[in-house]
Amino acid sequence: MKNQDNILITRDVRLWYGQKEALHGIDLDFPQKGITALIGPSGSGKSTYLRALNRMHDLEDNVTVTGSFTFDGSDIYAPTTDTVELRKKIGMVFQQPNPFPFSIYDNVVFGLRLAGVRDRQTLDEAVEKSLKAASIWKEVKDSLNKSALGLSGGQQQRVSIARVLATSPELLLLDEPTSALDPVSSHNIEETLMNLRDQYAMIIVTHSMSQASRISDRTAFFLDGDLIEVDDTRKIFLDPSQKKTQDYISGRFG
Ligand SMILES: Nc1ncnc2c1ncn2[C@@H]1O[C@H](COP(=O)(O)OP(=O)(O)OP(=O)(O)O)[C@@H](O)[C@H]1O
Repeated sequence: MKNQDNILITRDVRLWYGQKEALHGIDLDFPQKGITALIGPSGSGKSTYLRALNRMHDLEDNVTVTGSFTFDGSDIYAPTTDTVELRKKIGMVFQQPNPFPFSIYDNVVFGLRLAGVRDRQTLDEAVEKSLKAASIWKEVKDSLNKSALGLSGGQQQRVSIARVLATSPELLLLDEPTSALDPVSSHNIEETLMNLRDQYAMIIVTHSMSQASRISDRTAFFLDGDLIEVDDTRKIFLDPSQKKTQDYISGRFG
């Protein structure tokens, strides 16, 4: 059944690397639109949880995932789920900008071509729309046939976002997308994400509490594989319910 309020509902999510349990039963839901930040100290399980959402752990040996993951009314881990289709709907942007060694144009249409789209006009329109949405169109519109590797790190990261947007995702997963970037590039990415918040659901793992407080609508605090608290970002930063959250955001550990 499709839930009107939440695009993704996860319940009792547990994950083991070999014998080691890294997530201890996470219940967390995400609304149809807006940015949720996942914060917490190193090793608390943020990336592990994020990667479970589009089945990235399928690519690793020795990882066991249990619990329920309902995305748009469907079970992400159903045996019948096509993971290529799933990752089009749940796109991922990584810490390091990761353009392919192709032109900017070919990078953006990569997923569409993989899906069999060949019509030049459709591809041209998708390139313009996605690069505009990723706030980089003006900078690259006259050099679409140049290599994406010639761009700055911040520009490469916005092209990575455009590449994900081109496949019309419903949910974007962002794993520390600005941590490898200089402050100006980070600011540009933050602006880009804020411009997209009305159109997409986004989940961002970040080590920067100032970033979480600047750009997210909701914040979830992870600690040692547990979800300690999730709430509106203002509430988490101004008046958290849990002492552990208060200690973390006031810099007492982590
Ligand atoms: N591939 C792996 N194999 C074994 N253990 C892992 C693997 N990846 C992560 N872990 C362990 O799982 C736990 C959670 O790690 P995870 O990377 O999800 O934390 P995190 O909160 O994202 O940390 P960081 O902020 O440093 O990225 C840690 O104890 C980590 O050592």
